[in-house]
Amino acid sequence: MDPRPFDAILLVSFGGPERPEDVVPFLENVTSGRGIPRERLEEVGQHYSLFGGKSPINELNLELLEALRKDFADHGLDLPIYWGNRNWDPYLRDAARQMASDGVTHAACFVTSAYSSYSGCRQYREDLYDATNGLDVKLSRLRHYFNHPGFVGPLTEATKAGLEHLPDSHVIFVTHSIPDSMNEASGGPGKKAYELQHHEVASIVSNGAGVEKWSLAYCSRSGSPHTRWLEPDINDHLRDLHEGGVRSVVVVPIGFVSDHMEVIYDLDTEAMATAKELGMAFERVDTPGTHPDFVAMVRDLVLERAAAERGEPVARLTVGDFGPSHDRCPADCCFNARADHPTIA
Ligand SMILES: CC1=C(CCC(=O)O)c2cc3nc(cc4[nH]c(cc5[nH]c(cc1n2)c(C)c5CCC(=O)O)c(CCC(=O)O)c4C)C(CCC(=O)O)=C3C
Ligand SMILES: [Fe+2]
Repeated sequence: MDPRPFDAILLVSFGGPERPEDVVPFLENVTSGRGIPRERLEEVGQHYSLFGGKSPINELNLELLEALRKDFADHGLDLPIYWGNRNWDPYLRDAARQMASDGVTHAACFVTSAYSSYSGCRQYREDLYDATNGLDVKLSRLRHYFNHPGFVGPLTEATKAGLEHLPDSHVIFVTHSIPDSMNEASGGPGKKAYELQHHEVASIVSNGAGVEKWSLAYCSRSGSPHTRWLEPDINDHLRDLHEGGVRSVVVVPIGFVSDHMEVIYDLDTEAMATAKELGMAFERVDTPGTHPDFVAMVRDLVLERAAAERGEPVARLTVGDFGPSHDRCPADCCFNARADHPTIA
């Protein structure tokens, strides 16, 4: 249990509104300078209104924090855990200031996004650069964990449970859509790491859960209708499957670590209504959340990276064919052509 050189952990997440008055300023934070049409913002504002103006994400992160603190204590790992968000209180900048005043020198950052993309990788590294700019705190972002057993294991278990409820269903793996251009740049120019990593996770989970018929679909498309985003949209895909004779689907939200708004609105509300309208049976399975294996994965990633930082040999757990993702992103990883911003790593 040697965490050196780390003397803290930082949980890095997206943030979400707490009350109705927060929704508009939150959406402004998320979309400033990103060219999202007004109609789309109004529509997304309504999704939050449907849930009382409150996102589930902050409470879910508090649950994860509590589970991490317990897991660390149970395993004799004595590291303080801080929490900061990109778009809502508690902000990353405040967490970084707190760490600096507590005397933290080097924190390992666990990001609640498992895959490579500008939104899930580089933008967080930009945020972390800004948060610690001028402060004497070093941050290291832990590697992408899409193919870690602590992530795919709980998803495989959940998929099996879903198929027990609805046997012989077609399995739809779902993730957040992103612009084609963002996919192209993810992992490096032309690498399409976002799409490939999701295919890898879908195939690992399918093998593990004995799934026969599966596909990958996307939710939460935003942006201008004139830009291309990854398809098919889950609702269009349900219609296509229905036309092909499918009457029962199990939906596996591999793009989300817990039940974010995209899961409870875009899947549990909107996609479920589409399935109902078509007369299809529909079951959405659990996200990793605070599954003990997912929580233990964070500890494993911290200790793995700590050993690597000390120059010691490390065992890096992965499942499937891809091998472990890099500790430090290359300079052109997940680059956003619209804005060149300094990043950590
Ligand atoms: C890849 C990806 C993830 C997964 C990785 C990760 O987890 O980070 C993710 C997560 C999330 N996205 C979230 C919310 C929003 N995302 C938006 C907008 C966008 N997301 C994008 C991509 C992603 N987003 C993109 C390319 C845009 C277009 C604007 C831009 O280019 O940046 C908008 C604006 C309205 C709209 O445009 O839909 C909102 C409100 C929440 C909080 C949910 C909650 O409250 O529970 C979470 C966890
Ligand atoms: Fe998003």
